[in-house]
Amino acid sequence: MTAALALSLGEPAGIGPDVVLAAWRAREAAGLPAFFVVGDPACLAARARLLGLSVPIEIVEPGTAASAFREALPVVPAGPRATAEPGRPDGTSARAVVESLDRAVDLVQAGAAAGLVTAPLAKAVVYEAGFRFPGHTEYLAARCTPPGGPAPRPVMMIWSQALAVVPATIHIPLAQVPAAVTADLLVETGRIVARDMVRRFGLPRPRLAFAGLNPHAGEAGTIGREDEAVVRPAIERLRAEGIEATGPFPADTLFHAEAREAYDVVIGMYHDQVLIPAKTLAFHDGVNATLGLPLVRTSPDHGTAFAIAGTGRANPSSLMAALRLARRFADADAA
Ligand SMILES: NC(=O)C1=CN([C@@H]2O[C@H](COP(=O)(O)OP(=O)(O)OC[C@H]3O[C@@H](n4cnc5c(N)ncnc54)[C@H](O)[C@@H]3O)[C@@H](O)[C@H]2O)C=CC1
Ligand SMILES: NCC(=O)COP(=O)(O)O
Repeated sequence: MTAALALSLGEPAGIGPDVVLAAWRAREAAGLPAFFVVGDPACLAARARLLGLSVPIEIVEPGTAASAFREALPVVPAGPRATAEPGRPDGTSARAVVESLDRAVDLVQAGAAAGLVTAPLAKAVVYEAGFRFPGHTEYLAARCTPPGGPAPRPVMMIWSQALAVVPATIHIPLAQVPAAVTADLLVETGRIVARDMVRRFGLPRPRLAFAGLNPHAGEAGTIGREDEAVVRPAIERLRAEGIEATGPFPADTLFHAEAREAYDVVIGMYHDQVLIPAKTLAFHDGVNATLGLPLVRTSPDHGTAFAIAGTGRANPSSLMAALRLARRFADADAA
């Protein structure tokens, strides 16, 4: 039987447990691939009780998760108890969150899971507990760095049927963006995106559209010089390698319906430039995928949504889309 996907628990005070339980309950109707949770089974049992859901939980080894999945929510226990109450993050569960993630990555790297899907964590909570990465993306790059070797470049893609976007810079302050946007960064990002769109999405000739950094993509250098000095030369380098890259385009007119016909993915210069249109168009179906690493990782595109944790109002669609996309990537990587 093919290995199942490993799902990290995420922040217990958030909606992670809610959407995990809801996704498992929808597994047959939604045609979900087999997955197992890595973390505290008691946290999931408590949330199921709170929500009035009947969800049998089975403690498993990773190798038996796929066969257990039909009848019960399989859980590979990891870390200490995750006790934070829904809607009330208190830091006491930070170690449970981080150990769940660490163990899930161990299992993927050991081949005991086909890929990693992460439930949202609360960045401020894990920072206080010493987690030193801005997000999963950067943490996973560190986990995938060979001893003594260079760190691989992690690429964040937010994907839905409506729109795929990639921020070239990820979790950095806006004031640092112009200096961080280098031609080498854009070329490396473009190569990773083009390769994964061929290999994992099955597009024979993906079309990459680059957003400019400045208003009107710099208006020929009159509103900032980065678009002509950095972005355009990077696009030319990618084109010289045979990659179908275009731009830089003004970001404000790059996301309307007709514009979206002309490309398969937008590479933007900073996080909010491309995540705002992506989440506006497809919040509940969007998936956050990490490209450029030697493992599969996806997650829902939303965060911990503390205000609705434990209320039954959390929509599990984004997690379900993340599970499907992780399976698709894992199968493509194995082919
Ligand atoms: N991959 C990850 O671990 C991510 C973690 N976060 C973390 O989540 C925390 C909260 O972040 P926010 O910016 O408030 O974003 P958020 O996505 O948690 O919430 C934004 C809004 O969307 C609603 N919402 C989110 N998911 C929903 C769902 N599945 N169903 C129904 N409504 C939903 C929330 O109630 C809220 O109104 C922060 O600590 C942030 O760091 C945020 C994004 C990704
Ligand atoms: N806005 C997306 C986000 O912050 C998720 O980051 P990561 O935890 O996937 O690195």
